Amino acid sequence: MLRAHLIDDVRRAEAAAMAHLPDGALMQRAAAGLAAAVLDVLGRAYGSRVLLLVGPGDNGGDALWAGARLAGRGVAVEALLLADRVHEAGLAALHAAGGRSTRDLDDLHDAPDLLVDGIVGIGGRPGLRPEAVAALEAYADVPVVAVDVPSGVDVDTGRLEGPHVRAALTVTFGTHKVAHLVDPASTASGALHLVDLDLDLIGGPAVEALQPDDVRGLLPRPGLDAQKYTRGVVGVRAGSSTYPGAALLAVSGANTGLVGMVRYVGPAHVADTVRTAHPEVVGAGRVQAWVVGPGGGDDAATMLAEARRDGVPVVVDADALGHLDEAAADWVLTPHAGELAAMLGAEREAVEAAPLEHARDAARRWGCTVLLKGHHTLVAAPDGRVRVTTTGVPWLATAGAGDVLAGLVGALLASGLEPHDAASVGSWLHGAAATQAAAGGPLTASRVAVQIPQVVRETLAGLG
Ligand SMILES: NC(=O)C1=CN([C@@H]2O[C@H](COP(=O)(O)OP(=O)(O)OC[C@H]3O[C@@H](n4cnc5c(N)ncnc54)[C@H](O)[C@@H]3O)[C@@H](O)[C@H]2O)[C@@H](O)CC1
Ligand SMILES: [K+]
Repeated sequence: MLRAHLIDDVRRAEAAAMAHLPDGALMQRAAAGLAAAVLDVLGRAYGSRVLLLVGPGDNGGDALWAGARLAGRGVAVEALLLADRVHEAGLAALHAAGGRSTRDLDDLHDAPDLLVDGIVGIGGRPGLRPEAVAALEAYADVPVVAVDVPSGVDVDTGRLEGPHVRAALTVTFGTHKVAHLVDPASTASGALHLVDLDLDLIGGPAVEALQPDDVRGLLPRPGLDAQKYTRGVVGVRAGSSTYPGAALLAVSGANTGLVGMVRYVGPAHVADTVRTAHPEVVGAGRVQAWVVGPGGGDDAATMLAEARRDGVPVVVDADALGHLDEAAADWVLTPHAGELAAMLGAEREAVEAAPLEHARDAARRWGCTVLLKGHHTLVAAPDGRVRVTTTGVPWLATAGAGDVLAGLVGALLASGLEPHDAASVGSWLHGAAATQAAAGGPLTASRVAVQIPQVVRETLAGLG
């Protein structure tokens, strides 16, 4: 599991570690990891030029000490000092290793190959000062390696307010931070590299992200004595005369072999289309979970009321979300930002600016799991736990992808997974299937569903 912690928890763990380590030991570990990561990006030391952007705190200290190490390896290192006072020992080390420093942007002539953003770390407030903005603008085409976090983002919430760094790579220390994983700040973090500081983090993670091993451990798999009914039966109530395709897509997400049987309940001519495409799908009967809403149109309220009567877990998606008055603890709601905004009486822009906060609010308000779709989909539990999905590609933002996801999450619920696991594993598989199916190019929702068994196969085999 990849975990992200809040600043306070990181500070507590760092203080505990520093109490029994020599002065500066943690910073040296951080700087060594940072210098190694920068060298990896540069590919060679001699002939490479690096510019450090150095702020007032220990984040700048990390950058300076790493700069000293890089200069020692033959990299031409310059530091632009963006504060009256910077980390003294770090600056002295940089000078001793042959690096240069200046406070004036005009002193710098040759464009560097790489910027190292040591402006602020976990002590930073959102936004950047004009001097930092000017330096970033002067080298707008140069890739940035961020130290700990891209400066200017709101580290604990993932909000973006005011100017901030856009990193190609963020080298972070001890544990991940919320802004690395949660939108919109995750889009400013680039690739992530964690330098282990051997910290003892006592507080639980603020958010976590499933990794292939976690998914492998959670995936349902049939025992030797499996029967179709014991593997779980999922029912889909979706589609209408206006949107028959949504039924097909939701069923294709449900019918990937992860449960013993899929039922479809809907208008007769839609059911015919569904069964033509998926001959193994049967009609009404007992299920262990319902998927309700995709393409439901005017029928969505009735679909939801009928599904509720069975007392089994329900995935509430799309049109059905507008008819939700109350939910049970084992339900999963799967809105996108616009739908969640309507559910909470908020503006869509507010949800997009702070998806973590809104997903948590919704999970508390309805007392059930809420899966908020986005670049990094969030799965929030009513007790505050949040998982974030880091699989997927932007091509996945395509019509019908949500219908497939709803069907898949329903199948996982029917197979017996807890709602938090069903939603987060479903979202992980959906993203991984999209990445595979897209293979660097465009994608349709139907292709995502077709790819799911292959992703499950590779994950079970430990190839993920
Ligand atoms: N605490 C530790 O043990 C370790 C800390 N490390 C580094 O130390 C960092 C935290 O250092 P600090 O606590 O000194 O804090 P920062 O280096 O994040 O900077 C805080 C300083 O920046 C100023 N500031 C705040 N927001 C600003 C903004 N938007 N623009 C300009 N200046 C701003 C503040 O007034 C304060 O002086 C971590 O992110 C990490 O990089 C690492 O060396 C590993 C060990
Ligand atoms: K930084």
